[in-house]
Amino acid sequence: MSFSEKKNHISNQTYRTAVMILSDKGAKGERKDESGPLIIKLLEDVEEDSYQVVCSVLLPDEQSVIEQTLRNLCDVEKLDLILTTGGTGLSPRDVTPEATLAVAERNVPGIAEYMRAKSFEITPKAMLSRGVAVLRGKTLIINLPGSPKAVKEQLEFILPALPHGLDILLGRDGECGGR
Ligand SMILES: Nc1ncnc2c1ncn2[C@@H]1O[C@H](COP(=O)(O)OP(=O)(O)OP(=O)(O)O)[C@@H](O)[C@H]1O
Ligand SMILES: Nc1nc2c(c(=O)[nH]1)N[C@H]1C(S)=C(S)[C@@H](COP(=O)(O)O)O[C@H]1N2
Repeated sequence: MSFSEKKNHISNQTYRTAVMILSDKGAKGERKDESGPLIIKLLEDVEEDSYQVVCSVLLPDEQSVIEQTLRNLCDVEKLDLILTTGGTGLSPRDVTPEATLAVAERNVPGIAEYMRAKSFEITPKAMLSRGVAVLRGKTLIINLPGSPKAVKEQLEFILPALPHGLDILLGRDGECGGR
């Protein structure tokens, strides 16, 4: 796992974030990972440097390894946000939602509901993602599908609402106004 402090200026409103890429092919070096760098780019494009990606980790679809990593990032690293990509489908090796639910303390169903609902406007295949969003302590964990196309679409749907949710979770002043 590589940790890098990427930004010098960290405002009070910065969300310390990890990206977890869950892919057997990626972990074996059989396919170049494009989804991790895409998530980082989409977060970097958000105004005011809101997200500080401190960790990007590529793992195989192994439930125990995913659970252990999630626990470490939540309980030891105390990150604000973990975005996973991959392993949400129907393949027998797709276990990201199971690993996420195993470490979950509270469910945040609206995030996954909204990602799928908005995705149905693009493709009915969105019903094949079993991704969940949960809380463990003060960390929000969100599962995204594996393909770069799905990552871009789904992340862009939820980004506008994330700061407000994270501010409430972290006990910062959340402003409920607007849409
Ligand atoms: N991290 C990734 N980087 C680039 N493309 C990806 C990535 N994950 C998935 N994809 C693309 O999305 C398609 C569907 O993703 P899926 O998770 O089913 O991948 P897979 O290759 O079947 O399994 P795995 O990635 O676990 O080995 C893949 O065939 C690939 O084209
Ligand atoms: N917005 C959006 N959601 C999407 C897709 C997509 O192209 N766009 N692809 C779907 C497909 S084809 C699959 S199989 C599932 C699960 O993907 P995963 O197994 O890579 O996690 O995500 C779905 N969700």
